[in-house]
Amino acid sequence: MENLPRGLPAPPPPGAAALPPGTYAGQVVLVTGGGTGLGKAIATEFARLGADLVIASRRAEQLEAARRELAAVPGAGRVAAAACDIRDPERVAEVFDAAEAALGLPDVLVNNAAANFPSPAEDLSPNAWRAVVDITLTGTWFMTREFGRRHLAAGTPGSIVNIGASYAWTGGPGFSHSAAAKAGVKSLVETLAVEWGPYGIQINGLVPGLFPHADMTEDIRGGLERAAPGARDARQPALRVGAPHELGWAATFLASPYARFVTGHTLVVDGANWQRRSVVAPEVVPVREQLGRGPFGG
Ligand SMILES: CCCCCCCC(=O)SCCNC(=O)CCNC(=O)[C@H](O)C(C)(C)COP(=O)(O)OP(=O)(O)OC[C@H]1O[C@@H](n2cnc3c(N)ncnc32)[C@H](O)[C@@H]1OP(=O)(O)O
Ligand SMILES: NC(=O)c1ccc[n+]([C@@H]2O[C@H](COP(=O)([O-])OP(=O)(O)OC[C@H]3O[C@@H](n4cnc5c(N)ncnc54)[C@H](OP(=O)(O)O)[C@@H]3O)[C@@H](O)[C@H]2O)c1
Repeated sequence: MENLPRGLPAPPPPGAAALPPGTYAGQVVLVTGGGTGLGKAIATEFARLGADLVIASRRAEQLEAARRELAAVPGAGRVAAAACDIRDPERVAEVFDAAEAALGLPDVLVNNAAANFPSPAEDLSPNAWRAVVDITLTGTWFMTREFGRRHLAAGTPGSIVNIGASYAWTGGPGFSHSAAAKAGVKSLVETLAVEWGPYGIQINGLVPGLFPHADMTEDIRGGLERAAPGARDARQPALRVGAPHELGWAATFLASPYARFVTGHTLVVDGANWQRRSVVAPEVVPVREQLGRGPFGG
């Protein structure tokens, strides 16, 4: 047979579960940004395994539509939705109060909500920087703090999964705010795994590579013509993009009893795209040019 590069094989289709049925039965899983995109894909896999779910983000209408979809997933437990801006620590506490009253203290927290848009660093206003860092890093911290304090007080174990980005390691030209925030999120994983491990609280990071989905903001979708989940993409070593349910499987594994000794780790699910280097590097194109911006101050 001719040895042509075919890329990494496609995963099993959506609907297949990576863990035994009922792995999360009786467990409450809180997913921020669980009403759209990758957060919804992650919530779907927890639902398939029997979890009770809380999804939290700002837009109530979209959350309610997602809540109904998630409740219809075969095997799903109860599903609640809570409108919340994770930048507001008081509202975050109220969401935990409501979750505890309705379903019980969440056993698993998935910090998936984030904010991002491409921009040359020098064009960012102070408020633009703040919006991205406050949502992506500080919001993640407010959720994590609330989850940790409640489990420490109750003496119960818990598991946290923080969704990251590979530019936490590499820097992210065109995304200085988001890359700095995601580096902070990765650092929290490493710090808190040690601080809270003795109390039974596990925390890991999960980094998606390119996972296109219908909810992507226009800014992020950009020139992505290769936008179908799992579509062929000659620009990646895998020769394809990720399918959102593959990320969901990884999240359900990291928070499961089968990964109890895994903590402080960040798992990258990106077909090795972040490690890609060319033998001969392509010419440098300044970020302003890549984003079609004219000269600074011009
Ligand atoms: C290699 C790895 C790749 C990794 C890719 C990672 C992919 C992701 O992170 S995807 C997640 C993307 N999803 C989202 O961003 C959804 C949520 N986003 C949002 O709500 C908005 O985009 C966001 C971030 C502006 C936050 O909203 P909000 O707090 O309501 O901010 P808002 O008041 O509208 O704007 C705040 C400031 O940002 C500025 N701003 C908003 N959009 C832009 C933009 N596109 N360019 C420059 N500035 C902007 C505003 O002008 C404002 O600043 P100022 O007051 O000085 O005018
Ligand atoms: N898609 C990719 O290829 C990719 C690659 C690398 C990393 N990621 C990471 O994956 C995660 C999910 O991204 P996505 O692609 O699924 O993007 P998305 O659909 O835009 O999801 C972002 C979610 O966060 C919520 N959110 C934003 N600001 C919030 C706030 N202040 N308070 C509460 N919720 C807020 C949004 O809901 P509201 O607007 O209603 O609040 C939305 O549900 C993010 O952490 C992102 O950085 C994605």
